[in-house]
Amino acid sequence: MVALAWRTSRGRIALALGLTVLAGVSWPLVALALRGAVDAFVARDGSAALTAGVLVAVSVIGALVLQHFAYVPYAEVAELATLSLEAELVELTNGSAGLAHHERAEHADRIALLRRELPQFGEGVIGLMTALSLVVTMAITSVLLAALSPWLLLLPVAAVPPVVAGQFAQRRVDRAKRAAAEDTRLCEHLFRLSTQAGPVKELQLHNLQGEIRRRHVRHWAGAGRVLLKGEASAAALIAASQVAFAAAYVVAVLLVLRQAVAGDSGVGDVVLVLTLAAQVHQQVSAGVELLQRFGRTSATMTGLRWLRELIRAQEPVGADAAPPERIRRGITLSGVSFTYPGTREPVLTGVDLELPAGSVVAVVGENGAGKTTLAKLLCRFYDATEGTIAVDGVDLARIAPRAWRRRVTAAFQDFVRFELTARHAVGVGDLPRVDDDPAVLAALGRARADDLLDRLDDGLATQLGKTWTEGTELSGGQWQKVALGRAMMREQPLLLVLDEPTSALDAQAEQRLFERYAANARRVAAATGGITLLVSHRFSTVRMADLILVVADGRITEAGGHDDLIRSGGLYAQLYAMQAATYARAASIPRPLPEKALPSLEK
Ligand SMILES: Nc1ncnc2c1ncn2[C@@H]1O[C@H](COP(=O)(O)OP(=O)(O)OP(=O)(O)O)[C@@H](O)[C@H]1O
Repeated sequence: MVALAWRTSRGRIALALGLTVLAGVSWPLVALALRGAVDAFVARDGSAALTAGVLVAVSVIGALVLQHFAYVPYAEVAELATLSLEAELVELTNGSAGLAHHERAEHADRIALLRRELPQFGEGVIGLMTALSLVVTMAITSVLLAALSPWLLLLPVAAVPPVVAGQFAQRRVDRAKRAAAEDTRLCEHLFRLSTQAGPVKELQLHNLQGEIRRRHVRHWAGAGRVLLKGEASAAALIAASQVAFAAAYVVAVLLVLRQAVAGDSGVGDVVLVLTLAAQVHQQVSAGVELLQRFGRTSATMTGLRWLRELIRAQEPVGADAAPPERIRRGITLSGVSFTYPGTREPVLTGVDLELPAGSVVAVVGENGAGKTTLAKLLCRFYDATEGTIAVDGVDLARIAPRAWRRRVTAAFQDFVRFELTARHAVGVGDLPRVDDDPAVLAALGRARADDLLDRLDDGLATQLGKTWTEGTELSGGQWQKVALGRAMMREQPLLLVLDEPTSALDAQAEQRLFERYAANARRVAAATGGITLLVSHRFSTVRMADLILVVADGRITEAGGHDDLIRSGGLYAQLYAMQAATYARAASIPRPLPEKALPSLEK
C-alpha cells in the first residue's frame, strides 16, 4: 500500500506526511502543556500560566486542524490508488487468455467479493496516514509516561491484547464473508433481476415477482445470519480484550495518585497522567480500528494477488508462435475431447476433423450437443482437455492466444448489447477503425444489416440503448444485426464464427442470409484461406456449406457435403427431411390477409 501510494503521487504524500507528523506530535503536547498550566496555576505564576495556556491552545488547534489539512492531499492519493487498482481488476478479469475463471462458481464468488471490496481500498490508504500519526503520538506518550514511572509503560503494553484480538476478530469476519459469498451473490442476481427492465416481462408473465422476492429474502436472511454470527463473535473477542486494558488504566491512575499522595509527584503530573491515559485509550481504540481496516484491505489485496496468480497461471506457457498470414491447408482436430473446468462430464469426445482452408463449415445439432463449445475451442477460449487442434500443422496451443484472436472474429448467440453510438457499437469489432465510417458502413453491408440505419434518426451517430435519455432502443433482431455488423468489421479473418447469429429470423430468411455470408466468405477466403464456421440447429438452412458437421452427444456423428449426407440417409437426412416438411407445411398454411386489404375484399 505504501509503495502504491508513493508511486501514485509523491508530492501529495510528502505534504500529507509532514502535516501528519505535526498532528501526531500535537496530542501529547496538549497533555504536557496542561501539566505546565496546572503547575503554574498551583505556583500562582501568572506569566508561566499564560505561556502554558497559549501552548495548550496552539497544540489543541494543531491536533484538531492539521489532520484535516493532511487529509485533503491524502484522500486524493487514496482515490487515485483505488482507481488504479480497479483498472487492474478490470484488466485481470477480462485480460486472461481464457474464460474459466468467469465460469467456475468459487472463482466467480471471490471475484464478486473483490469487486465489492476494492472501492474501500482508499480507506486503507487513508488509514496508513492515521497510523503514522498514531505511532508518533504513542512514541511521545510512552516517553512521557516512562519519565513519570516506568510502571506506566505497562499502559501501552496493555494495548497489545486488544490489538491482537482485533486481528483475530477480522479473520472471523472475513471467514463469515466468504461463507456468505454465494448467498450474497445470489441476492445481487435476484435484485438485478427484479430491478432491471429486461427481465420484467418474464417476471410479470410468469407471475414470478413474489417468488423472486421470497427467494431474495431467504438468501438475504441466510447471508445475514452467517455475517451476524461472524460480526458478533468478532465483537465479543474485542470486548474481552478491552477489559484487560480497562484494568491497566485503573491501576495506572491509582499508581500516580499514590505517588501524589506520597508527595513524589505534583498535581500537574496527575493531570498529565489522567490526560495521557485517556489519550492512550483513544489511541488503542483507533489502533484496533485501524488494524481491522488494514485487515480488510489486506484481505482485498490477498484476493487481488490470488487473482493475479490465477490469471498468470492461465497464461499459456510456450504459446509464442504467430498465427499464419494465410491458412494454406486447414485446421485439424485430432482426438479432441473437452470437459469444462470444474465439471466431470466431457462435452466433446474424440473429435477428429479436417476443416479445409477457405471452406464454409456448418455445424448442426440439437440443443446442448456441443456446437458452441466446438466454436469456443477454435477461438481458443479454452484448451482441449485431450488431443490437439492444429492450424496448418502448428498446434493452436503454441500460438499466442491474443495474436490468434486478432485474426478471429465471431458473433455469438449471447452477443453483447453495447449501449454506445451505432458507429461504435459496430466499430469496436475492429478497434483501430472504430471511427472509420466507411469501414463501419461496409461491415453493416457485409452483415446485410444496413437497413438498420433507416430506423436510426441520427444514422451512425444514434445513441443506442434505453438507459440513455436520448437513446434508441432496438428490437432483439436489430441488436443481433449490430452484433453481426461488429463481427464483420475485421475484413480478413482466418476464422469467422457465426454462432446462431440469425436465430431471430425465420428459417428461409436465415438460409438466404447464410448463403450470402458464405458467398462473401468464399471471396475473402480466396486471399486468406480463412474458414467460416456457421452454427445452427436448423438443418435446412445450411445446405450450401462445403462441409456439414452433425454434432450429437459431444461427437461428430456425420460429416460431409449436403448431397453426400442426404445420400447416406443418416440423422442429417432424416432431420433435414423432417424440418423441410415442417417449413413446407408452414408455408402452405394460408396467412391472414393484411388489414389494408380488407376494405377492397368487402367491396
Ligand atoms: N461454461 C460451461 N460450463 C459447464 N458446462 C457448460 C458450459 N457451457 C456449456 N456447457 C455444457 O456443455 C454442453 C454443450 O453446450 P453448448 O453450448 O456447446 O451446446 P450447443 O450445441 O451450442 O447448444 P445450443 O444449440 O443450445 O446453443 C451443454 O450440456 C452445456 O450444459
